Amino acid sequence: MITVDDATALVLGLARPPVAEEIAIGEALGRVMIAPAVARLTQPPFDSAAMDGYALRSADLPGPLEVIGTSSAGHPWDGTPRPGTAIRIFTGAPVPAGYDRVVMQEIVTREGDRIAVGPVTANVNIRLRGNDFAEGAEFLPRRPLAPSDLALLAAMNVPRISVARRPIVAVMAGGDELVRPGEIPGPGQIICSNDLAIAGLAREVGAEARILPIARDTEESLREGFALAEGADLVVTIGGASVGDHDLIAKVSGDLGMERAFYKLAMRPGKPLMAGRMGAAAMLGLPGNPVSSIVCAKLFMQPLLLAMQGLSPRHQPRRARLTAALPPEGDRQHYQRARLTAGPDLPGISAFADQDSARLGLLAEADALLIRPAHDPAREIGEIVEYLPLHG
Ligand SMILES: Nc1nc2c(c(=O)[nH]1)N[C@H]1C(S)=C(S)[C@@H](COP(=O)(O)OP(=O)(O)OC[C@H]3O[C@@H](n4cnc5c(N)ncnc54)[C@H](O)[C@@H]3O)O[C@H]1N2
Ligand code: MOO
Repeated sequence: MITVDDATALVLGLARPPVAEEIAIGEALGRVMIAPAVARLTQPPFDSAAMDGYALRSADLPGPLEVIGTSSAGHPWDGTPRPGTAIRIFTGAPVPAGYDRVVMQEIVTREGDRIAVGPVTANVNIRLRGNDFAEGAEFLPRRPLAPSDLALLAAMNVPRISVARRPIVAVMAGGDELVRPGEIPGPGQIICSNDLAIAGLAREVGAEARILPIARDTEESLREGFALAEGADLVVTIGGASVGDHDLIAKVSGDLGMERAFYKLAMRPGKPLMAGRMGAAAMLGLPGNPVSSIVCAKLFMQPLLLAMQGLSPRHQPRRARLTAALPPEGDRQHYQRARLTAGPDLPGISAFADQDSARLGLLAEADALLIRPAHDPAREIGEIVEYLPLHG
């Protein structure tokens, strides 16, 4: 069995270079840019007022001053500046040339066209032209686009951008025991839950996910499923990965020419994970146990999908202090569902006593996956451990 680190490197190696497509920025949330956006204008395009108040000359303070015009957003003042005067001005409006300071109206007393100004601060309340970015500035964040990035692209007057095409993921659950949510399970049957989670995890990182019909435990049904996955960049199977008589994924994918990168790794949950390449597509065979499939998808499928969009994803484990002791670990790296609490320096963390990989309820209650390296010795309360956050 290979280590989680080696398996991660092999999975990321399955990614082909991204294919570019051009889209409108309104459609770009969560997408990954692959060519820089170039600002078409300078921002702000003119020296602009940061406050509602009066534009004036510092040399004329403390006044009194004569108000000789108004500059509001979208309506610049086009008069001639002169000493001893002020311009009524509003936030975002151009500061007329010849005036070097904006004072807030709260420190001004006005009578007719005359103003007296109270004590001013060091801040001149003017946003200088180009203080945000200049025409020609480039923007290429190496992460999926956030809402604030869309605002920046809009401000740069870049309406369309070049992004990585969404990877297409075909998700195939398999098992004679599985029926769809809402159906009435017969004897020995359960509801198929995992494919929804795996498709959701794929969409979370910008992929387009197609959920295939549930495959039955026959070679023929699995072959039909793989045929339906034609055209996908990644085929993800769920279940049938282990050693039971009905665990046929390794056999059928092998018959169909899957070049295996690895099968089985020293990880808990998730030991029977397999990965490889089937023709033009990458393939991940996830274990069937619900928690195992979700943990494997978070650890391997999501980074692979980000790599397919040209990113170099890395899990960034965080540190916490144990609030409950842990027994020695076995020969697999263990991702334990755990609860986080506030702590004086680092957060506190405690693993649930039951780590049954079929219990989705415990996954919903967990805040984090506590990472225990293989053969980790017993740990005491207060020791520092690593974890991956689960929600958000
Ligand atoms: N003799 C051994 N038995 C098992 C081993 C082993 O090494 N030797 N490994 C265990 C481990 S670890 C895991 S994980 C499971 C995974 O096995 P499979 O990938 O073959 O999964 P299945 O047997 O098909 O299913 C396991 C479990 O999960 C349920 N399941 C499957 N698909 C879904 C779905 N889409 N939605 C909800 N639940 C699903 C299935 O009904 C089973 O209960 O093997 C151990 N056994
Ligand atoms: O992936 Mo298995 O859950 O190690 O039970």
